[in-house]
Amino acid sequence: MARLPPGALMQRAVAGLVTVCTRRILRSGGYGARVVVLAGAGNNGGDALWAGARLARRGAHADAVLLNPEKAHAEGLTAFRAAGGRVVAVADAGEALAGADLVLDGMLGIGGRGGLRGDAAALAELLAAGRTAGAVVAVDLPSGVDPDTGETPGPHVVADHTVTFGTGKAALAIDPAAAAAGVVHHVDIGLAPYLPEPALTVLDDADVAALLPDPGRESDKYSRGVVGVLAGSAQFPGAAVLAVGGALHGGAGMVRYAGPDAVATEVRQRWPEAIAGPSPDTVGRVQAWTIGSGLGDGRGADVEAALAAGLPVLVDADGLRSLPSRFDGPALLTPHAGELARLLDVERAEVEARRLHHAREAAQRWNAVVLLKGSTTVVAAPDGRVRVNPTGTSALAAAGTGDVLAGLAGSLLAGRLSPLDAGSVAAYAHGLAGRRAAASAGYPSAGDVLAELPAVVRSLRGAVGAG
Ligand SMILES: NC(=O)C1=CN([C@@H]2O[C@H](COP(=O)(O)OP(=O)(O)OC[C@H]3O[C@@H](n4cnc5c(N)ncnc54)[C@H](OP(=O)(O)O)[C@@H]3O)[C@@H](O)[C@H]2O)[C@@H](O)CC1
Ligand SMILES: [K+]
Repeated sequence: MARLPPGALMQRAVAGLVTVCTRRILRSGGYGARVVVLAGAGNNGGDALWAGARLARRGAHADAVLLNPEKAHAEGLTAFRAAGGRVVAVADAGEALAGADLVLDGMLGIGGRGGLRGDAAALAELLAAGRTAGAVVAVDLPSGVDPDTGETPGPHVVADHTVTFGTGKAALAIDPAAAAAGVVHHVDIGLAPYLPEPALTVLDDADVAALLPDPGRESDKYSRGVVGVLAGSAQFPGAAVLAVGGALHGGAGMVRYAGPDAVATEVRQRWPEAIAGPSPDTVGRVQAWTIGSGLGDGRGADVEAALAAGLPVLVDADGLRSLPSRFDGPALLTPHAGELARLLDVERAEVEARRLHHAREAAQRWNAVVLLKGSTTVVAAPDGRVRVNPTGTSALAAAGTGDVLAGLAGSLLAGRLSPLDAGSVAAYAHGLAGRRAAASAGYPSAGDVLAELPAVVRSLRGAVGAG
């Protein structure tokens, strides 16, 4: 802002916002459309009023509801009125919304804290109650969500689209806030050279392709890494089969399975290439361990033996019940919200409401990377770095998909990826596999997801050149 004439950044933002509205949302390009602007007292309201003014100049009928008329953005309001826009009282907002084609939510942006209050909360409620047939477009963020955490501390807008400026925000990546954003459109306003290191990142295909281990020409099975899998039980033999399957698709040169004979027999029937032995001590050398999927009770000694090896470890599911107080070496924990709640001794609903907070807290406490599975998978490292997975899909909410993920990520650990990279790459590929499986199977099983992994890895590798 210091380097540009006053208002220049806002005009860039507004131009992007209007372009999205006229090209992507309003079929008429704006002419004749009925637009309602909900404007708060800050610059977020300024953006919305300026956008309303530009749409009015294109022939839209624009009404504005001002939350705080004395403090409304002065230049924005002047421009809005000069373009023929009409200010309506909060009491008449319901009527205006009922006839709207487009609602611009400019009540609160990145300056908002603590959920909506008063009239703002009442307007959000009208929108939630379906009192408009128009598209609800959030300016920068759905008003009322917490910008930096993805939490929804109180009433907030639920939008069909969000047009966001300058850079992504945690609220647009992490549920429950992200679920309120609808389709997210990014508008570049030239901030990139001035932004600090991001607090969290979202990988894309090219990032993931660059991180995937590349089996070079000289690689043999040992140099590609050997992963040990301590998973499954007489009660849950399928977990072992799925975890070993995931591990076989993560680039490791060999998979060693440690578990009871009856389970090992099932594993070898499905995956003849896996080596098996009864316990972590006897199965042979590995470069990383995947521990826990379907392990059941009473295997604490095996878990301790695997942890005692001092190798990079992934701990999932039942293994999470035998954690040391703190890890000294590379470690990746993969709880779902219920498991993380148990670890931190809080309610599951609290973890789901504050995913970033709780993943970070556990990462600090155990000195381990924590991959919190769920609607938006968050991967938090003890040094504060965070990655949020963008490929999640409800198709992965099926029994056994976590076992596949654990095997896959453990295999990447054996391939010498750091726990942060192994967790975020595995989550990304696993999400893509879930989407592909859903496209062909409708309601895919964990086996369907596993079966799509080779095609996902192949297509990501193709992205290296493209990226
Ligand atoms: N940064 C940039 O480069 C650019 C930023 N741009 C835009 O500016 C936006 C940020 O603007 P901002 O900083 O003025 O804050 P904003 O979100 O409008 O809210 C502040 C107002 O809300 C009020 N308020 C607070 N909490 C509340 C609550 N719970 N419930 C109700 N009211 C509450 C608070 O009132 P107060 O509490 O101070 O009385 C204050 O009046 C950003 O999101 C983007 O849209 C673009 O133009 C491009 C360039
Ligand atoms: K907003």
